[in-house]
Amino acid sequence: MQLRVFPENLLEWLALRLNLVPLPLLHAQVLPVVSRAVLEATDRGIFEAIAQGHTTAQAVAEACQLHVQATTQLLGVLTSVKYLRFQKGHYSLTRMTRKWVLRESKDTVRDLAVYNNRVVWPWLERMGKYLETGEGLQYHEHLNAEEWALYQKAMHGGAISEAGEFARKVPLPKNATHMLDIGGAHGLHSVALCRKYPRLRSVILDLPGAVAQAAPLLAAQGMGERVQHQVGNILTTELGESTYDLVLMSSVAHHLTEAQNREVTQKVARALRPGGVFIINEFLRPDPAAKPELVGSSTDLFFGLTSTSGNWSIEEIHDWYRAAGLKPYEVLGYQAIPGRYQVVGKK
Ligand SMILES: C[S@@+](CC[C@H](N)C(=O)[O-])C[C@H]1O[C@@H](n2cnc3c(N)ncnc32)[C@H](O)[C@@H]1O
Repeated sequence: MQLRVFPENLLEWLALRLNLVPLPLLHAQVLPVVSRAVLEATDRGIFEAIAQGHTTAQAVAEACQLHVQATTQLLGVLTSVKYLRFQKGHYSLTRMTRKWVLRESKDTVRDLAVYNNRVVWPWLERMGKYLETGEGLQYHEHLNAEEWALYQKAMHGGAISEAGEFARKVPLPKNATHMLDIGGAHGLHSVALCRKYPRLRSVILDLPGAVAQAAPLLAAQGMGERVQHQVGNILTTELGESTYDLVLMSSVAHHLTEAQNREVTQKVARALRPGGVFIINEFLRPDPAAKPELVGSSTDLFFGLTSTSGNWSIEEIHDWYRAAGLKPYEVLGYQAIPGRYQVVGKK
């Protein structure tokens, strides 16, 4: 996916072609403000207030207990980036906002925005230090209970949009009954698969802080004993032998070092039944020689900053598979999420 500036007329097109537009000002001045405006607006309930009929700047400010002039400025930014429409003094929500941001929508990513606003934004201050030292935050070691709760709700919000497509595409072995979901948190991937395959049960292995906060999210799915949490650290927990038909590790490899990922893959290979599959579900690091890709490259830097790791390439993951005796099998992209793939290995 690319971030592009679109000219609105011939003169602007020409100015862009002739390199007369200082595009770095967009990144240096405009985009940081847009990002923070969207996060604050989401966190402060601005969109819900408008949906409930508070459609003037004054009414939004009152409903959200904000300053009127500041709110008017915020609404201006949100209108420019098409979260809102403005007509005859009144604001309304666009389709994008109704579907992806409103708290009540089944597709909402609201909780991810709230987490990014409250917990992640201050981390970005550490970018300079990360660039100097290569040392990331290792945040799993430092979160407090409130931050764990925001993190788990955020991961739930982020996974809603992919769990359905994930379950449709997974090459599940025939007659599969046992699944392990490493770092599965809220469990949405396991739940989607278990709903599709009635004989399948899943164990979600995650850190204590995650399980404590994700338990209510999983309980709300009503899967009972078929999808259960197990507290554990994948780096120290033994997985047994020939136990699982499917092992999923979604958005965890980007927190681990190369050596740790190799070690985990070895454990998983032993824990798989013959014919079983291991799926690393991840954003992939784009090949620098290929066409640039924004989602893969920005998440790579972000995971470096937050976990001293980053995204991996298909070749690297295949190499872990081969070293552990698994056959690289399929690489399945997501239609709706650029840069994200299921990299499948088979025993
Ligand atoms: C980015 S979230 C991904 C959640 C979910 N798998 C998904 O794709 O939406 C990473 C999860 O991995 C868990 N995790 C991180 N390190 C872990 C470890 N060493 N062992 C087990 N779980 C771990 C975190 O607690 C968190 O719940």
